[in-house]
Amino acid sequence: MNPCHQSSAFQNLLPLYSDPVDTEKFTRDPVAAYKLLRQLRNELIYITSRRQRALSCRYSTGGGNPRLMYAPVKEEVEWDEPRIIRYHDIISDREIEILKNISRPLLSRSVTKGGISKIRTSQSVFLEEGNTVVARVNQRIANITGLSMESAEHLQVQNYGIGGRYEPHYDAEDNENERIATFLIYMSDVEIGGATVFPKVGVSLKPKMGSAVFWYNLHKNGNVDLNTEHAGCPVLRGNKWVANKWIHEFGQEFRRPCSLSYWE
Ligand SMILES: O=C(O)CCC(=O)C(=O)O
Ligand SMILES: [Fe+2]
Repeated sequence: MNPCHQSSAFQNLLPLYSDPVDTEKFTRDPVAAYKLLRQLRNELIYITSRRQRALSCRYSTGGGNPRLMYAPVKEEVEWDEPRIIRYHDIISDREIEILKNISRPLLSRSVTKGGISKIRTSQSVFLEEGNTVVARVNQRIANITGLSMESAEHLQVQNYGIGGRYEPHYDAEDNENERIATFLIYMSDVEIGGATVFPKVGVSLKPKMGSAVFWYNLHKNGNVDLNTEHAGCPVLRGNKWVANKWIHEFGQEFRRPCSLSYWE
């Protein structure tokens, strides 16, 4: 057996290779196998460095929003396609404490499509705008994203205990006025586990208290972006708190204009 062909590097890189690979041939021909291994490595380095160049961080005023001119937000691009942005320090410890305190007595087992969910083992509650902290957080999300909150859902607070998870799912389906985007605020760190992962693209976002992640679930042409499938990994040690704002399509016509292109 060709040792190169057996090596784990070779086995790991093989699926990334775009052309069909004649594995029989490489088993017989060690030189060809080494050449392919080198080529695969080069391709991987190219993809990684191209990606890394796109992953940047900066201060953002939400495209010149006057409310953010004097207090720009720290924006970090976590992934390029789909574009996933992390905003750091967008909610204070005090605001988090208040949101948790209002939510605690109201939490109940999370549901999906009307029933107690087996794929989503957390407790949750939707918070209405009556509370000033909730209203302030909603306004901040509007400032940062530049999107209208007109048709958004109420802020949903979710708590996961040990083993709590949310299995892979899409936030949006193919209905009218779908969830165009998700703004997910981390209201705790998690000691072990609890990452938000995008299995189709291989992204893992570690909860960091006070930060939030944002992505569009829909392409500009209205189709669901299939790469936005995501999950909340089981919490292994600690406790996970998040607040979710699901932003819908209606009201975004001029803020995120539609595209007629099949591709975007
Ligand atoms: O908890 C997470 O990390 C993900 C939560 C989520 O995807 C959701 O609530 O829709
Ligand atoms: Fe989700």
